[in-house]
Amino acid sequence: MWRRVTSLSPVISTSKPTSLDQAAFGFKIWRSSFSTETPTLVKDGPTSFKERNLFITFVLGGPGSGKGTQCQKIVETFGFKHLSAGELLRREIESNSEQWSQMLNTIKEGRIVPSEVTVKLIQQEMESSDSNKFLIDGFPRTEENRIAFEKFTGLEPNVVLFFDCPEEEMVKRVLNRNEGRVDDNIDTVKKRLKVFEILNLPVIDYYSKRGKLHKINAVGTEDEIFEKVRPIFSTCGMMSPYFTF
Ligand SMILES: Nc1ncnc2c1ncn2[C@@H]1O[C@H](COP(=O)(O)OP(=O)(O)OP(=O)(O)O)[C@@H](O)[C@H]1O
Ligand SMILES: O=c1ccn([C@@H]2O[C@H](COP(=O)(O)O)[C@@H](O)[C@H]2O)c(=O)[nH]1
Ligand SMILES: [Mg+2]
Repeated sequence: MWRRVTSLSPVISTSKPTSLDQAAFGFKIWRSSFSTETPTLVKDGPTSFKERNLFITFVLGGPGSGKGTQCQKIVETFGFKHLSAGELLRREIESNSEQWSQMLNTIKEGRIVPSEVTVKLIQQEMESSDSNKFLIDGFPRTEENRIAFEKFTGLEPNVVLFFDCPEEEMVKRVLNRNEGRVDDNIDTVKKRLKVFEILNLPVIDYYSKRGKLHKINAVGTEDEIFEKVRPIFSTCGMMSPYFTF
């Protein structure tokens, strides 16, 4: 029986990850083999980030909730630079980077890659882009991700979108996606849903408490959902792709 994830409170109140959860989702495995030396990451981020007056949107939601689809529409309408954390990791795997096999296994298991890796990839993309509006899709996945991003970039999101979708619908969408992703199979999807519930819902709860969260019912056609997204950015005055801060 699939369950809708709208009612966050019961999950959140009991969902603080224990060391057992973290081991179960592979944190310990990575920690033991991943170097903590991250020379390109500087606490508080590059000075240029502060000078650029960036507008950051985090885009959250379970697997298949439609984050990537809606990001495309936001880019077309409001001219953001779209950075999908999952896509950056998949690209890194394809480029045969030093840790590709660990990353691939982690993704196949629906676990979370260490923050140092993901934050570094996102930060590099932000540094090399001349945009000042970023949609960061599928990140932060954990409270640890969130804290690492803040620490290493010195940035916080202006807006956080949460695409709220029933599990049954998410599973259906993922299994129909047909893009050849190694994690688009029923076993991995079940694990990803569990990881989402245990590790990502607390991040969503954090931003809800800080008044930054926009929860969007992600059931309906792609266009219907975008019509709920549009006013969030229109009311920021971000009506055209040429909007600047
Ligand atoms: N509103 C919708 N109704 C039906 N199908 C949709 C809708 N939005 C997206 N889809 C389809 O569902 C699949 C998953 O969408 P998408 O890739 O945008 O999700 P996602 O949240 O980015 O997932 P993931 O976290 O796995 O990357 C895609 O095949 C997409 O075309
Ligand atoms: O911040 C992140 C983002 C993603 N991952 C891993 O990648 C897959 C796929 O991510 P999508 O956002 O669904 O494309 C995800 O299940 C994780 O295994 C990550 O570790 N950290
Ligand atoms: Mg996606």
